[in-house]
Amino acid sequence: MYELLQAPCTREDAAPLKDTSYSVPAMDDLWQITGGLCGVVEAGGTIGPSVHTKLVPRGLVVGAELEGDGATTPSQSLNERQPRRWCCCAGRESARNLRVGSELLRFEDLLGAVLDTAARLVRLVHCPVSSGARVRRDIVLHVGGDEKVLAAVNEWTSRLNEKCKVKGQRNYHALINPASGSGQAASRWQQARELFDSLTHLNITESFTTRAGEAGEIASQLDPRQCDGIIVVSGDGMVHEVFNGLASRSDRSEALRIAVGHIPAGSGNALAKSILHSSGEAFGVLDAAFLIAKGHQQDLDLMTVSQPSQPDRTSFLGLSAGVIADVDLGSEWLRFLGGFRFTLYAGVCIVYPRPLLAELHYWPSHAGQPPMPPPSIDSELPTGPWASISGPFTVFWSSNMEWTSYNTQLAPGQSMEDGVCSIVLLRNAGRVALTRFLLALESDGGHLDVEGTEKLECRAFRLRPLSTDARGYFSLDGEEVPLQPIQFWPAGQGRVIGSSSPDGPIDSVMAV
Ligand SMILES: Nc1ncnc2c1ncn2[C@@H]1O[C@H](COP(=O)(O)OP(=O)(O)OP(=O)(O)O)[C@@H](O)[C@H]1O
Repeated sequence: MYELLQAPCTREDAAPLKDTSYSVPAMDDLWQITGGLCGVVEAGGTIGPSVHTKLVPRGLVVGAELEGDGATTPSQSLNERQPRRWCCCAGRESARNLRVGSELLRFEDLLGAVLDTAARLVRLVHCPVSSGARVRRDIVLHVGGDEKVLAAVNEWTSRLNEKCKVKGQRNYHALINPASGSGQAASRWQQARELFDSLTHLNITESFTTRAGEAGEIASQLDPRQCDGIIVVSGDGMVHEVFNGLASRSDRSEALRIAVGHIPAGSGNALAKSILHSSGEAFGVLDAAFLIAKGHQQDLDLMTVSQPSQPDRTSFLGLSAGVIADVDLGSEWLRFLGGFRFTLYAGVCIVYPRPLLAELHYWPSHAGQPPMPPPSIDSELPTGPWASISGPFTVFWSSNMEWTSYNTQLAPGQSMEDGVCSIVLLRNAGRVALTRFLLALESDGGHLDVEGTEKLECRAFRLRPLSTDARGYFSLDGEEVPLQPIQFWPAGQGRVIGSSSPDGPIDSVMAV
């Protein structure tokens, strides 16, 4: 038996108060009638006059409080001296929001409702955007009533979870690199883990890496039938290792279905930034964890990288040479400074620039796909619509992604899954042009307006240093590789965790 109780409600078309009883046998009907979930929360005091009515199972919800990282609104907390009634309703009036008291929660900010039957609590795991970034602001509802009510609440939480559009049960393996960036991987992981642990749909195994190369080894052994994703808590170097671990397997195409999530804990964090930006999220640990918890995925272009006398590697990001590689790799010893090391070392490289004297052959993006398989780096390029240019390249920078670090949008608007690689060049530049270019890098693509900057779009390229005693670095996905001829060729796609568009069959059951 359910009763018609009074409750504040914002629905303008709600029926006027009637003191009557109403029998509603099934939750389905209740959902239909109220346009969604419903409940009344009382904390002290008596029910006062009300202008609207709401159909609720008596005692469905008998208390609520907001929780959060200091962001709790005090006026929303329930206490004895401040009698307050809450009405939760969703559905017809808004397919996008859930109302809890005076709070309007967006389903897209919710990661789910978790029912603790023993404690008779429902936790709404809630990460709204505040001042541009996500914050943790859970809401806990206290459940009263008998077993029947509990069963109704159980169904209520299932429906709510469907509306949150979170991917179903996932098994993730987290790889945390204590040596990455300025050494904050463990504390960043802790913040993400707290979020994951409050959700029932995530099953996480964690490994703290103890040496270079270990992440790739673990990735090469994970069972794609039992692992849905790898969460890298490090920088791009370890992401590179993981993709190489997956791509080098005999079951490569199966293995590459294991998606890679990135909690930024390195210095550059290009993958995390590119995923977050393409999903409309701010760059932050909780923002990245939120997307991983939602679980939607997107494809990421991979490229096979060949060099003489070296095993082929797989690149997800790109290659830098000249001043950019010097800034990236020459500043390794300043790692303790975090991302600031790049800014500081750029000053050194402006004073002592080391351009790369080399010849570039590239397959323009408009010319379709280059032939497969990739040619040997020691052989001639296959015939095709190749274009060629030569250095000295003060800056050589190729990228599969829009962002090459958290603060450098090298190729604005570039998709990470269209098979196109951008190459940004600055040829034979003086110190003034180089300074302008470097300063403009942090200004949303402003570097492309600096005089002398060129941008090419290609699907494959070969770069051949012209001097045998060439100095400087090649930085491949942020890791040093020999300064020798190098070739990039399409290698299919991997998957990354994090996308604003749901990719699973989890649409709202309440199409209103
Ligand atoms: N426990 C460890 N001790 C030392 N090195 C490790 C350990 N675990 C992983 N590594 C290695 O650390 C290297 C650097 O890590 P990573 O590139 O992820 O961070 P970063 O260099 O700080 O970030 P970014 O690439 O964004 O600049 C990787 O090549 C990885 O193999």
